[in-house]
Amino acid sequence: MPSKKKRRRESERPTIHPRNKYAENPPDFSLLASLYPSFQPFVFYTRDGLPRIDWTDFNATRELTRVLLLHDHGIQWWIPDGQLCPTVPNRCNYIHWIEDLLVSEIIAKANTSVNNARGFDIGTGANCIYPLLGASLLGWSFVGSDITNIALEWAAKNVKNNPQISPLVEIRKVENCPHSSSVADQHGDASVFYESKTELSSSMVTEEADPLLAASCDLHADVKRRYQGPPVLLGVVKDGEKFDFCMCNPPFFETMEEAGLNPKTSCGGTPEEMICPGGERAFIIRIIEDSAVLKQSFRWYTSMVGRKSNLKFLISKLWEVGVTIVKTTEFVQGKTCRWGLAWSFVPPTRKMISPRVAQKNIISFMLEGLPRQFSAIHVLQSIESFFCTSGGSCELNASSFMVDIALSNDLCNAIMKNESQPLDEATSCRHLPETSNSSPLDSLGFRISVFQQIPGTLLVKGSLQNRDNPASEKGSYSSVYSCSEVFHFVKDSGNIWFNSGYSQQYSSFITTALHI
Ligand SMILES: C[S@@+](CC[C@H](N)C(=O)[O-])C[C@H]1O[C@@H](n2cnc3c(N)ncnc32)[C@H](O)[C@@H]1O
Repeated sequence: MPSKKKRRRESERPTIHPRNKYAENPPDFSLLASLYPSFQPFVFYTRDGLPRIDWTDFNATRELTRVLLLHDHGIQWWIPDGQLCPTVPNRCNYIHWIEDLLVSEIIAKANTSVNNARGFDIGTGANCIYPLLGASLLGWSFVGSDITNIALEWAAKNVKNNPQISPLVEIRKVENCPHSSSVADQHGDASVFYESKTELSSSMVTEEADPLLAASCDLHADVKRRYQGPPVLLGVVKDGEKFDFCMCNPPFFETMEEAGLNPKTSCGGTPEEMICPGGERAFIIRIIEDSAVLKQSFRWYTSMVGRKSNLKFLISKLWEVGVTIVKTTEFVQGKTCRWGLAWSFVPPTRKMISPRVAQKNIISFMLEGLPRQFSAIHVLQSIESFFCTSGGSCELNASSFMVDIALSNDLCNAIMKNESQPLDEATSCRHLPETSNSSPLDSLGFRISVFQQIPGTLLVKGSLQNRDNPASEKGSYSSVYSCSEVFHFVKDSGNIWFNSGYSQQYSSFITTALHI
């Protein structure tokens, strides 16, 4: 029996995106069966009179997807037997999460509105689900790529059969590069169209690798588990093309046996759809490698991740290749959990803090996916170093993992506007008087505590210290506002700092963050 704590954690899990059409109104099988006679034979009723379908029956899940797409989205859709059948509510979650990223101000806004967003769906499949949903729900345009004849043929049919959105979607064949080998090559499946059957030796991959990448990161450490298939983004994206985002539901598994491990559902899926040597980790590393070359050709790169252990690994790879931001989310559907991973090379903007947030005097955030050797004390030291060299007063308490900081209001404003002059650390760092729990009246006092949750994940907490003093009271809004700005600043800059290497000063990263 799951523990109370675990049950509580499960009940707190987000299950469906709040804007998902099915968040308030889950699919009503009875209604659908009454409206669509072809769906009727698949619906049965429990003793309690609840309508159900047999999730292990491919025909039932495919018919459900067909009627949901038709009923709720006006989309005509079909896939041949055995192809991967998507669950519509689940796929909508990913679309809405991308929408959240696009409307957020984490990175500089695009010139075009979110309604005109252009996406790239890596491995769109015969079902072409993401372009169909993205175009019909939000008016987005898409390039959907794939490698198999059957996927390309059916994706194109699914687009053509929906003239209301067909101008928005291009289905693009991934041309096999001469040195690439396919899943089919390695699994002997004849349904893949690659002309070239060249086996790729590991030495060839090294030669093919972009020298920039080879120098900047060690993504090729595990040769055997490396992706050895056809191109993913590089070689598929055309010169000069720009996209707001890419998305991908990658082949999650390394073997078909592994793919068939969930006997409770039948969503179909051929070897090309479900597996790739090295599994999703290898496939997503290839997306990361390609993104490190294509950089700002995409505003956001995203992928689904099937395993939490891979998520952590991939996040640390992302920092190695110099991304400016990483975001994750959890997609929960029934008992299945997937993660969304997003990253960008566009410099992050400073957050605009809403008055509601600004009035809080405690702000906390997580720094995740850091190299394991970076501990709480490293973060504290660099925060201390930054504020000291900017002219603030600091007191680092290493045993309780906190640093108390006092900044004059003027200095605080100067730091936020990037006008502070870094001082020589040895001569400039003033320490707070021992008795000083509150700071001088014209200054802002705050405490930053850092706690290690697990190696690579730190919780950073900032709290305003002199909220009750009369000076703060007088200008309380601006003091608290400045304070929360500073915390957000530390947060945004922290990621850049880790990304760029421990040896550099925190201040230079903050400067970088402000120069966008
Ligand atoms: C798990 S399926 C996802 C299908 C669909 N997007 C979905 O969510 O149901 C993975 C797809 O990626 C395709 N694929 C594999 N390698 C690829 C590559 N290098 N470029 C483009 N597509 C690829 C497979 O053919 C398959 O259709």
